[in-house]
This record gives sequence, C-alpha cells and structure tokens, in this order.
Amino acid sequence: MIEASGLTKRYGNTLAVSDLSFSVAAGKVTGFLGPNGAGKSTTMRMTLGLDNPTAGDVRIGGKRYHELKDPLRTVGALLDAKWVHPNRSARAHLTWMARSNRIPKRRVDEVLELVGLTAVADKRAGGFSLGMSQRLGIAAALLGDPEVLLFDEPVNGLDPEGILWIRQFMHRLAGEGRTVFVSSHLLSEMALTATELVVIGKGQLISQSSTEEFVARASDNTVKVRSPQLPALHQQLVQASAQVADAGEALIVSGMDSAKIGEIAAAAGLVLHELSPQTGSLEQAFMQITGDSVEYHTGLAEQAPAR
Ligand SMILES: Nc1ncnc2c1ncn2[C@@H]1O[C@H](COP(=O)(O)OP(=O)(O)OP(=O)(O)O)[C@@H](O)[C@H]1O
Repeated sequence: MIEASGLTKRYGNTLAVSDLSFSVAAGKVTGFLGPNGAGKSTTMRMTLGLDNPTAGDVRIGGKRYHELKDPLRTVGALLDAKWVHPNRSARAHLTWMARSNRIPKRRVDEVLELVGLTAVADKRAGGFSLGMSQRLGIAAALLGDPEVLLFDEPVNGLDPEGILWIRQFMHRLAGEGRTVFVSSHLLSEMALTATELVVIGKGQLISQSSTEEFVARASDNTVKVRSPQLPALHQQLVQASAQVADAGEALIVSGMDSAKIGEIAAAAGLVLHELSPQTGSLEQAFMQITGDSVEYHTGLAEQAPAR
C-alpha cells in the first residue's frame, strides 16, 4: 500500500508536484498516468526517498522510505534499466546488490529464473537489448521479494513482445498480492495493463478511479449498428428518439442502449448484421477529462521514442 498526502515538490520556480494525494492498493496493477513532465518520475523518486518533498509526504505501508527497516525487502523499483555497469554480468550485478543488502545469494538465481535471464546470466549486461535490460532491472527490484513494486515507464522503447512480457509479469506480481504501481504516458498500454488509474497533469491529481470508470465517465457511449436495411432502421431509431449518425455502412447510435435498439429492429422486422456497444478509449477519456488544462497533445503518440 502506498499513500501520498499533500505531496508537493518545488524545483526553483517549477512546481513539479502540487498537493498530490492518492493511494495505491495491494493486489492490483495501478497505472500512474500523465503526460510528459506531469510529475510522475518526481513522485516516484520521492516515494523511494531519492528526493525530499517540499511539503506533504508519501508512505509505504504507513512509513516514509527512510523509516523502513529493510527498504529492499519492502519496496523494489525499476527507474532506469540502463544503470547497470556495462562490463558486469547480470549475475555479478545481482550478486553485488544482494550482498550489499544482506540478501541470500540463492535469491539471485531465483530472480534470474523468474525473469527468464538464466541462460544469459553470465554475459555482459552492456550487450543486453533494452528488453533484456528491463528484465534485469525487474530482477533487481524483486531481489528482496518486496510487497511493493514501482516501475517508471517500463515499456518505453520496447518491442511488442517485450511489452507483452512486462504486462503479463505485472499482472502476475499483482496476482501474488503485491502492490504494483507503474507509470506511463502511453494511455492505450495502461488500459491493458492497469485496473486502477491515478491520473495527474501539471503535478496535480486529475482523477483516481478504476480504469473502467475513468473511460466510462469521460466517453459518450454509443452503439454501432449494421443492417442490410439501414435507411429503414435509421428511421425507426429516430422515431424512437435516438440520435443517429451515418458512418458509411453502419449507424452510430447514441442515447439508446443495444438491447433497446435490438428490440426496435425486431419489432420492425429488420435484420441486424452487427450490434456492438462502443466504449470510448482511454485517449478520448483523457482528452475529455483534462481538456486543455494539460499540454497532452504531443504526448498522445502511441509509440514514444525510447529515453
Ligand atoms: N531535478 C530537477 N530540477 C529541476 N526541475 C525538475 C527536476 N526534476 C524534474 N523537474 C521538472 O519537474 C516537472 C516534472 O518532471 P517529471 O520528470 O517528474 O515528470 P514526468 O511526469 O515523469 O515526465 P516524463 O514522462 O517526461 O519523465 C518537469 O517540469 C521537470 O522539468
């Protein structure tokens, strides 16, 4: 469990994080979503005691990072996958980390196995692909078998296979009852990865809710209907007070649910080829909720360049 309350960080004239309060529950993947520069990394650094808040605090299991007796056994983090010494092997890197944190050496082999790096454990980490480096970073985060895990933009720059692996691995960690908090500016990725969302813009909380609620709240839910008798169906729906828009070979109906549309079609003896509720995307939801209050427009690209 992570709890931020009134968390604030000022760098000179920049208010990077402003009076931010949210909580992250155990047993779920919680997405930390916001455009570039929204304050996600700063929040994560404060959570890990790498930066001090100007005001407020953030606690892990009720304690500030500095108060944790055995930090690595409580919280693991992947902030930057490329910080490993390039000439060190994955095993040597993890062994060094384990030793300096009084973690038994056998745990090194366990985490290498968990992330699928056993076969390359003795190769130079400097030669690793970004995907392999991310796995090594995750192995390091898991060394102390912590209850709480923080990942900052873990899928940035990864290929689809790497992205899928990370997503499934996070679900698995949450399934084991851990608290998994993962930041991203890739909205569609978060829709697939996270069941809860903490959304920020310009250092401030925009919303905290389930991913489903966030999308439902912001999007106009519509129903797509296809029929070989479109004009007749159109007329029936308008008569029943639905708003109907033509979309080529389909109608997009709002103000009426799919059950009602099906009943109207049946009553009029009209054939349907498709009747599908359209839920809005996370992108739409984000734009709608944040409006112009955040400079999100450049952050909407699906594939951001690797950092
Ligand atoms: N050490 C620092 N000194 C000065 N300003 C900083 C520092 N770290 C972050 N900032 C500023 O604070 C704001 C929030 O940055 P932060 O990196 O936390 O955002 P972010 O949401 O993680 O964005 P990104 O996805 O681009 O990393 C930005 O305006 C950034 O320029």
